[in-house]
Amino acid sequence: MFQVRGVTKRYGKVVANDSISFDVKDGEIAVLLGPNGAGKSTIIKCIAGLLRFEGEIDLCGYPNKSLQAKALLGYIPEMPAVYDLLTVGEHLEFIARAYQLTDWEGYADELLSRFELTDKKEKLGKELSKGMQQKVSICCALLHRPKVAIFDEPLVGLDPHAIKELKDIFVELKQAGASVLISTHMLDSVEDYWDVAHIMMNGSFAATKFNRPGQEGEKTLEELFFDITEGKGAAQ
Ligand SMILES: Nc1ncnc2c1ncn2[C@@H]1O[C@H](COP(=O)(O)OP(=O)(O)OP(=O)(O)O)[C@@H](O)[C@H]1O
Repeated sequence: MFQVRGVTKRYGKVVANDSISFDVKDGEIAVLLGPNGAGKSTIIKCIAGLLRFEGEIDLCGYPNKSLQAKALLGYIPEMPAVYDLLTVGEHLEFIARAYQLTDWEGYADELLSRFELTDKKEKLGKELSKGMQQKVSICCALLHRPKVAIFDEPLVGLDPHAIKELKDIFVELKQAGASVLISTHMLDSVEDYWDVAHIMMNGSFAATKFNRPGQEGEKTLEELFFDITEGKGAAQ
């Protein structure tokens, strides 16, 4: 599980995250929704240990910037950052060495096959399309079987096959007991599998909705989203 406690992040005078607190439990999929500039990427980068912030973030009980926490984390950034001069296969080998993995080749091949990258294994990072780079970034983040997986707009730029594979992977991570956080603008893309959704506005959570049976009469996630982001209030 991971815990975010009172996280505030300022960029100069802009308060991008305003004392945010939430948990994602083992085997739970949380989604972060919100309009452009709401602060989704900022909280994700704070969790990933890429930004300085006020507050506390623990991954499986370890401070998020500790080596133990980093070893448990899989982070898929909004913009894939691949190495120009490493091949796809070398990217995975690099990750395997960094995490000191053993017996990783079979899983690496499985991931490449699922994302239709097997025949791209010898291609250099700089020779890949944006979507292919995104798929390499996903394979690299999953290779060490993270206990905490955070995805920033992961579906943007992926083809339909990769979107389907990635949605299956979200569910597999959940079944394996990982804590999963996904930021997205695509409300319909999360419909099937989310457990809890946080709607962000101006650096805070404007509403949190749990996905549980017997919610007749309650607003759908989409209705709640538009009520909040288009100024009708009514958090649920
Ligand atoms: N490096 C930066 N320097 C200054 N301000 C920043 C920086 N990064 C983000 N911001 C500001 O912080 C706020 C939150 O931005 P953030 O990228 O977290 O939003 P977001 O919800 O991820 O948006 P989007 O959906 O467009 O990706 C915005 O007001 C943005 O302008």
